[in-house]
Amino acid sequence: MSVFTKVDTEQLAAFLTRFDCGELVEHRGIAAGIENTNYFVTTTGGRYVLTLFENHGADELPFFLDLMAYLAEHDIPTAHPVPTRDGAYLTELNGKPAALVQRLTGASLDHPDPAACAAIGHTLARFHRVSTDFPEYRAPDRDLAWAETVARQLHEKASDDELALLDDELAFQRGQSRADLPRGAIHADLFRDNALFDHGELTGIIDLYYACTDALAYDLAVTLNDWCVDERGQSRPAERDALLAGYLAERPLSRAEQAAWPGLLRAAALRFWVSRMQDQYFPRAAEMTYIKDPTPFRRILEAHRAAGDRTRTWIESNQPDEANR
Ligand SMILES: Nc1ncnc2c1ncn2[C@@H]1O[C@H](COP(=O)(O)OP(=O)(O)OP(=O)(O)O)[C@@H](O)[C@H]1O
Ligand SMILES: N[C@@H](CCO)C(=O)O
Repeated sequence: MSVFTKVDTEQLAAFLTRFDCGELVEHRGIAAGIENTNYFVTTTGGRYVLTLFENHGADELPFFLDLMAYLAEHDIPTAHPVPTRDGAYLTELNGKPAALVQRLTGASLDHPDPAACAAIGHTLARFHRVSTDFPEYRAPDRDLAWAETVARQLHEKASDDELALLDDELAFQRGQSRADLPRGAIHADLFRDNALFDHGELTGIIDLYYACTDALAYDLAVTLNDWCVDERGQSRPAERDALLAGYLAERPLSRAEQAAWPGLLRAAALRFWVSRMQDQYFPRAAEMTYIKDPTPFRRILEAHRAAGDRTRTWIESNQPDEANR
C-alpha cells in the first residue's frame, strides 16, 4: 500500500485553495508505488495526482518537477506540475514536501508488444533530444560508487556465488568510462510500470524521481533491460528490435555510444540487481513488504556478460546510414 501519510478532505480542500485548479470533488489513495504517498484528486477544474514525498529532501525535488514541466512543454508525454498561485511547483502538506501534477490517462502494460516497445523507444529518443538542453544538474545517485558501497554491505548477507559475480562485474565497470558519451537529464528508471498507454497510444512517462544527469545511452540500456526481457531474464528479440529501431530512428547513437553499449547494458542490469538485493537483504520499513525479485536482473547481467561484444553488433548494423559515416 502506498498511502503513508493520510490526507483528509478538509486538509485537502484547504490545500487546493493555494492553486488555481477549482474545488475538491473527491480524492482517493493510489495503491501502486512504494516510494511516495499518491492520491488521485478530482476538482471542479480537472483531474490531478497529489504526491507527498516520503524519502526525498526538499532540495532535490525542484530538479524533478522542473524537468517534468520542461519535458511536457517540449511535447514529451509527462505530467506537468501545477503551480501554486505564487508560481511554485513544490509546496508542503502534512509536514511533507508535496506537489500536484496533471493526471494522465492510460495504464501501464505488463507485456508490451513490439508496437508499444517501438513507441517507448521513439519517445525516449525524443526525451533525450530535448533533455540535453535542460539547464539543471543532478548527480546520479545510483552510480558505481553507490553500487560499491552496497556491495560492501552485502558481503555479510549475499551468497558466495552472488558476491563473486558482483565483485567481478564491479571490477569490469571500474574500467568503463562515460566521459565521451552525450549526456543530459535521463529518466533512469523507465520501467514498464512507469509508462502509461491508452488505446495503444503512449500517454505518459511518470515517476521521474530517479532522474539525474548522466549518459543518454545508459538510460536506453535501463529501458531495454526491462521492456524486452522475459521473467527468466531471456531477451525478447522482436521487442528489442522494435525498441531500438524506434529509438535509433529518432536519435542515432554516436560511435562512442556504440562502443560503450555492451558495458552500459551490463551497468544497467547491475544497478537494479544491486538495488533489489539491497531491498531483499536490508528491507526498509513497512513500505518494503513488497520486494521485487533480484534474480531476473542477475540473469540479465549474466546474459549480457556471456554475449560480450555481440550486443554491439545489432546497434552498429542498425544505425541510420549517416551515423556510421
Ligand atoms: N501523473 C499521473 N497520471 C496518472 N497516474 C499516475 C500519475 N502519477 C502516478 N500515477 C499512478 O500512481 C501510481 C504510483 O505512482 P509512482 O510510480 O510515481 O509511485 P511511487 O511510489 O512514487 O514510485 P515507485 O514506482 O518507485 O514505487 C502509478 O503506478 C500510476 O498508476
Ligand atoms: N524500477 C525499480 C524499482 C524502482 O526504482 C525496480 O524494478 O527494481
